[in-house]
Amino acid sequence: MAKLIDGKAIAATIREEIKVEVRKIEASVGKVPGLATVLVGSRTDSTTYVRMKRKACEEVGIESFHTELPESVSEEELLSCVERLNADPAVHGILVQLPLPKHINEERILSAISVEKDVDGFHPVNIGKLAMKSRTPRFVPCTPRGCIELLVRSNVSIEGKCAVVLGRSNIVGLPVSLLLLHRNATVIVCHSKTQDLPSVCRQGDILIAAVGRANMVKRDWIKPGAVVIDVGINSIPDASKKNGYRLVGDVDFDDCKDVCGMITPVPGGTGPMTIAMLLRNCCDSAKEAFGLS
Ligand SMILES: Nc1nc2c(c(=O)[nH]1)N[C@@H](CN(C=O)c1ccc(C(=O)N[C@@H](CCC(=O)O)C(=O)O)cc1)CN2
Repeated sequence: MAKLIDGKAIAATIREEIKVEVRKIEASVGKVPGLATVLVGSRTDSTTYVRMKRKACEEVGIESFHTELPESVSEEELLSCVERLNADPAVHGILVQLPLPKHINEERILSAISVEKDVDGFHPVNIGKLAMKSRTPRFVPCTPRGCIELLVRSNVSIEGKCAVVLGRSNIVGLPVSLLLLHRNATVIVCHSKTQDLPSVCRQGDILIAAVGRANMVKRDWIKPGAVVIDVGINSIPDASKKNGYRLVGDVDFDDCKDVCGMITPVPGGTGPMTIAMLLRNCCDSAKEAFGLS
């Protein structure tokens, strides 16, 4: 059986570190970091994630400011909400929960968030800087940053390794491949149009699965001993569960657990790290605003 990379435990450690930092910030300037969360509509998953983010803020002492807008909100109304939060000095980070309803231009909204408060790291300027070797983005997207943190805190060396990233989304696949490249991995990005996905994935000393398809990766896709980071969070029907479903990753855990060297579980892998990294980004943003960094 592979060694389990316990994202829940690592995220808890990071949250404790942030809690200490927030106390120090308060002792030094008499203010705490503030995170604004914006939820549009009432998707069950988005509502759950925003609730988890606000609870995590409360636990570490970050103040959260919550705005809920109806599914029918216009792009202009959402933009003016973002403008209001940009101008609010108590807000150091702005998080607009994704996905947004179809009638709203996501890119326009994300571009309107102040680069200095873009704790999700989705602003084109932050993404653009991430793509440039010589530039440092103000913020790195939370899930990709969490993947790297999991590797580092599990003593996995990245330099010189072949890292295969399955998936090319703006939120995970693309940024995580850039982060791996900056750490001197040889990076292969593969996707739905890649020919012979199993043999491409099998090249990876590190495999990051971020494709959003339940249990897609099987044991013959994995190089023996590889480190597998499963970013997928997919719900599948399960009659034995009270709510009728359970969460699984993009990797078929039971099929793969004996072939890889290390693996993240779902739930309890990259999900908790996404929230820990959001707190990290928000705390860093406040420190910069207070002149403490
Ligand atoms: N503005 C953003 N929107 C979205 C992001 C994001 O980073 N910023 N990422 C995802 C969803 N997401 C955060 O928003 C997220 C997903 C999952 C988890 C998590 O902790 N999952 C748990 C299981 C939770 C459950 O039981 O339902 C786990 O994996 O253990 C946290 C955050 C899309 N949108």
